[in-house]
Amino acid sequence: MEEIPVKVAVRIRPLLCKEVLHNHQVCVRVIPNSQQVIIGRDRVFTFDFVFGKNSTQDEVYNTCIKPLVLSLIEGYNATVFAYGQIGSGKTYTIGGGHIASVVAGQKGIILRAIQEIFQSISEHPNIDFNVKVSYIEVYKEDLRDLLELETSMKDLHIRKDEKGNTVCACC
Ligand SMILES: Nc1ncnc2c1ncn2[C@@H]1O[C@H](COP(=O)(O)OP(=O)(O)OP(=O)(O)O)[C@@H](O)[C@H]1O
Repeated sequence: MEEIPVKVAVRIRPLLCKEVLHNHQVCVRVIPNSQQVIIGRDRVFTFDFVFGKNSTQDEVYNTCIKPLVLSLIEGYNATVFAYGQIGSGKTYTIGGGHIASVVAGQKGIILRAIQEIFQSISEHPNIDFNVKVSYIEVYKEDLRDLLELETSMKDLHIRKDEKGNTVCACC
């Protein structure tokens, strides 16, 4: 069977303290030993990966992300993005926090991927690697460069360059 290049993982976050205090109820459950969740009483949805409320950052990274990072070293392209409503846990999972302020077990995908990439590079001394980083916030129709304070308020646009590469350019 042909392998589908896009995989979808769903992660359920635990209730926050304030939600427990307000007596909010969990409305989604993982069906044990399956990649399915039930919303409400009987609405079942199937995903490529399902992570319950007790899942760890380690588990998410090792299951879904590590294979992609390792394939980068082999020359493949990979994209990971988090999608979900406000407060659903995108930032927690992607982990944009400062490396010094996050305890080891809670490090998210970005920090783990960076460590893995440089670890792999150090294990391949005979290959020349070129690492570039950009950090762009997309909010509604607006883009903001989070690494470039001077241009952060300028007009950024995504377009193709003459070689067909997708670039983020400042106008
Ligand atoms: N898996 C998790 N385990 C424990 N706490 C979590 C988990 N996921 C999210 N949280 C907590 O839930 C809250 C909301 O998460 P987060 O800020 O990551 O959501 P978000 O989707 O990025 O929200 P926004 O769209 O507003 O940026 C935070 O306090 C975060 O620490």
